[in-house]
Amino acid sequence: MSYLEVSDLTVRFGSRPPAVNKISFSVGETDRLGIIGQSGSGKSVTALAILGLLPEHASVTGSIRLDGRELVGLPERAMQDLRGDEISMIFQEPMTALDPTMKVGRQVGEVVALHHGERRGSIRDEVLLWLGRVGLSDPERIADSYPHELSGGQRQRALIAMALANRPGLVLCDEPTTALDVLVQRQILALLAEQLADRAALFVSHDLAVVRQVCPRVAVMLRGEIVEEGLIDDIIARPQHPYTQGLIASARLDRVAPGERLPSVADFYPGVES
Ligand SMILES: Nc1ncnc2c1ncn2[C@@H]1O[C@H](COP(=O)(O)OP(=O)(O)OP(=O)(O)O)[C@@H](O)[C@H]1O
Repeated sequence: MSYLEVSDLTVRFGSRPPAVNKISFSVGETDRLGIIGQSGSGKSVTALAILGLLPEHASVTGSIRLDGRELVGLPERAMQDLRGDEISMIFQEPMTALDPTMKVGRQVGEVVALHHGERRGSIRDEVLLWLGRVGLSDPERIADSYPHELSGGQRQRALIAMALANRPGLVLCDEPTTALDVLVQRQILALLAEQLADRAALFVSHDLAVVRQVCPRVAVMLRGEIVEEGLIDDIIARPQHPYTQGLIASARLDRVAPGERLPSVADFYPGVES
C-alpha cells in the first residue's frame, strides 16, 4: 500500500462544476509526484484537501488515506495534529509563511521543540544543524536574523528547514520556487530533490520543467481532472492527451531552462482557458 492514496477525490464549491473531479493517485513512502496544470485546474485545491485546509463551504467526497488512515471527515483537531506531525507544506512565498516578528532560529526551534523529546543536544544545536543541512552557509547568523534581513532564497531555505525539521512523512510543495529568480530557483530545486528523496512528496506547479527537476512522476490536471499520469520522461517523449501534447510542444522542454515561463497553451487549444 502507498503512503498517500487518493481515490475518487471530488471537491465542490456550491453549485459550480467540481473544482476537483474524481481524481485518484498514490504516492509511495519515498516517492515524489508532480501535479501540473494551468491556473484554476485544481492543483492547490487538491493540496489543501490533503491538508484539511479547505474552507467549510467546500464539499469533499472520495478518499484520502495517509499511511492507511482516512483523512476525509477527520475532525479538525486530529487534522491539526497531523499537520504538525505527518504532513508539512512548503508555500510559494516564504515571507507570508514566516512570522516577520520572530527571528528565524526561534521559528525553526519551535518546530524542532515539538519533536525534540529525549534526543540529545540542545534545540539550538538542532536548529543550526537543519539550517546547515538546507545549504545556509552561516547558520548562526541566519538563526539570529529576522526574515526581512534574509534574501528570498535564504528565506525559502529556512522554510524548507522548518518543513523538514518535524520529520514529516509527506511534504506538499505548492509552487515553492515561483517567487525566486531563475538561478536561485535552480539551487532550491536541487536542494528539494536531495532533501525529499527519503520521504513522500507532492509537488504542485504549472511548470513542467520545474517539476522535472524534482519528481520522477507527474499527473497532468485539466479542469479538475487528471488527464494523464506517468513517468515524466515517458510523458515528455510520448504525451497521450492533446492538452499534454500542447504543453510539451509549447514548452520545448529540451530547450527551456527550469523556471522559465511556458507559453500559454490557449494558443494551441482555443477551448482551454488560460
Ligand atoms: N475557496 C474557494 N471558493 C470557491 N472556489 C474556489 C475556492 N478555492 C478555489 N476555488 C476554485 O477551484 C478551482 C481550482 O482552483 P485551484 O486554486 O486549485 O487552481 P490551481 O490549479 O491551483 O491554480 P493556480 O495555479 O492559479 O494556483 C478554481 O476554479 C477556483 O476558482
